[in-house]
Amino acid sequence: MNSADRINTLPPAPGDGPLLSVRNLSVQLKVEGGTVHAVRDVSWDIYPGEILGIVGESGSGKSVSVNALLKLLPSPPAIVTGGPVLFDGHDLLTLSERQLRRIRGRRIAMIFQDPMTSFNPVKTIGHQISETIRVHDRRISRHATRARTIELLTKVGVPSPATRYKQFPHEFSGGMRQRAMIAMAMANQPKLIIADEPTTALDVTIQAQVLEVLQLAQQETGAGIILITHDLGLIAELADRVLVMYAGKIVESARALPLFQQPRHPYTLALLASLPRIDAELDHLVSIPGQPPSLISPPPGCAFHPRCHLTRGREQCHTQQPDLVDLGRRATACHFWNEMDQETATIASELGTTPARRQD
Ligand SMILES: Nc1ncnc2c1ncn2[C@@H]1O[C@H](COP(=O)(O)OP(=O)(O)OP(=O)(O)O)[C@@H](O)[C@H]1O
Repeated sequence: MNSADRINTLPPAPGDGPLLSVRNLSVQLKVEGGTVHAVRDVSWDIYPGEILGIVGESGSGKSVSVNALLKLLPSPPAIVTGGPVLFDGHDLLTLSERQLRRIRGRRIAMIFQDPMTSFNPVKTIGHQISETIRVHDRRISRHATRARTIELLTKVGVPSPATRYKQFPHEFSGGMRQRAMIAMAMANQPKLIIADEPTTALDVTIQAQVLEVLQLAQQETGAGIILITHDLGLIAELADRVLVMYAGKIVESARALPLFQQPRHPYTLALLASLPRIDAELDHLVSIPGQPPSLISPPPGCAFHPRCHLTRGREQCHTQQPDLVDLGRRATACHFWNEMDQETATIASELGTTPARRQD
């Protein structure tokens, strides 16, 4: 068993195998001027009923790594290598488009950032949710489908659902559209829901409501949820476990609480330190210095080293790509992870906060 195989082998309930198991996945995108190494050899699992957060700055490979699993990558042509990606006894990477279509929307549902682009603007919301139900179950009557759709709209808190059933997407507010999108995702009792920046386009107050609906969808369906976001606040609120991505790789993986209390990678710490805090003075806010690297030619060694406090000119960070090291209940890809307690204490004292007790 190599280290990638052992990562995240912590089922929430003993005896449950992973719902989805991704091994050694890489994705390259051909663009003018080169090849973007968008995802670089990532391995992870999600377990039934779990909310797995994938977090990282823009461009770190969160969306591509998940969209590649379902062949949802638009142009440019993507080269997806590695695997297997096991779901329900199938390797998703080897399925035909037809076979994947049967899985998408029924066993795996997606919720995107902007439901306006996911809903068809010329069909009513009710029609579209009903269609999703009927596509996967032809025997169900129109009457029953309509009743089920109205029940779903009621569940996600869309008021006057019978009236709303007949309305078009543009007649819904952003928050209501996202509720309807969640209703559509729940329609076929999926095993897995992928939510890609589900609240980014919404006002803060509406965001909180939509998150509650997402949690409700999880409880109602029992599905595992992959929550893709750059918002650590959202992760803190919802996720059971977290993958932190940087430059196409997983740099840290842990349960949410230990990740927040004792990060084991300097990038995670930098993300946490850059979170706006209610009690912080403006001049206490820290932003991560520098920019993420170009994924056309990622830097040698650790991709984070040009922005990292821990590097301190050390040769190893410049030349040797760190493996994701299994630390038992979590994993990190930093040569000097065992210096993280000190690093966290230093940053905490700069920010005027107290470092948390160790919670590995
Ligand atoms: N259609 C595309 N054409 C060219 N490059 C792309 C395309 N889609 C993604 N990329 C590149 O692939 C890399 C990973 O992108 P990805 O969208 O997965 O990042 P992300 O972490 O989800 O960021 P965001 O939060 O901004 O969506 C980035 O370098 C991005 O520029």
